[in-house]
Amino acid sequence: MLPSTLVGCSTKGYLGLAETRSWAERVASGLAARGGGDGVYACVPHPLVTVLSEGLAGTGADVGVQDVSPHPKGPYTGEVSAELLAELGVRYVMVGHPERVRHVGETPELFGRKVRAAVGHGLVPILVVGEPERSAEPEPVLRAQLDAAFGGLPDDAEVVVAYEPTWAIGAAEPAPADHVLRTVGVLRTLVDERVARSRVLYGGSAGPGTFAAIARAGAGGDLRDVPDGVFLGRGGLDPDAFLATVAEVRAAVGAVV
Ligand SMILES: O=C[C@H](O)COP(=O)(O)O
Repeated sequence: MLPSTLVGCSTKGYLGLAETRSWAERVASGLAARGGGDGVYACVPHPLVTVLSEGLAGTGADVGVQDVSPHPKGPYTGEVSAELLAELGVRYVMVGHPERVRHVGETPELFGRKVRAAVGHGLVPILVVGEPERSAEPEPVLRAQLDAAFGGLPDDAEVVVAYEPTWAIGAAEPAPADHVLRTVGVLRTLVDERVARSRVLYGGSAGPGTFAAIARAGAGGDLRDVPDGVFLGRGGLDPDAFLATVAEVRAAVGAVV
């Protein structure tokens, strides 16, 4: 079953071996002092899975990766299969990030194959969706992204959808809270029409303060508009900032439910 709130960090290509080990150890000791790691995860490059899982061992936090092959085990040189990732104890796999579109040329059709491969081996895909430009209307973009990614999934599939408008990734600041609230409400409805078990996160230049601002802006409104947590990139590379965000999300959610 998916945790009710989620706070994750994708270290992208920022952290090397020693830095990942140190990040995991500092996060693990912080989580031990903050009620454990339920609903906490990090997504690292494949070669760093073992060092991350060793560092987070015993905390309850989960290990994720930034990509998964659409292919099964077999003659697919250089590919990392969902089956192997499951064997390594990975829980979450990112799919659909705009950096994979921009730098590697991945397509919506490929995202669908990756999602199905992940779900087929008990992994939880974190599908990254969002409109490419600030001026774009989110709903049709999100609808098309979800249609491409979630076709042919079994009824009991568990998925995480990270709303990351491309214009807010790697930016000076996150998307405005009112935009996030408006879009997460629409997104949640679209996701619920396609899969039964899901969580919806916000990502894009998020860090300490981002979730609290969204939750504050959404207080008194429809709770479905508030995401179930945040997915950090740069904002989570400092373990203290990451831990502060974990505490902030837990406190904000505790305050509204
Ligand atoms: O997956 C994480 C996001 O792309 C966020 O990255 P960023 O916080 O560095 O903008």
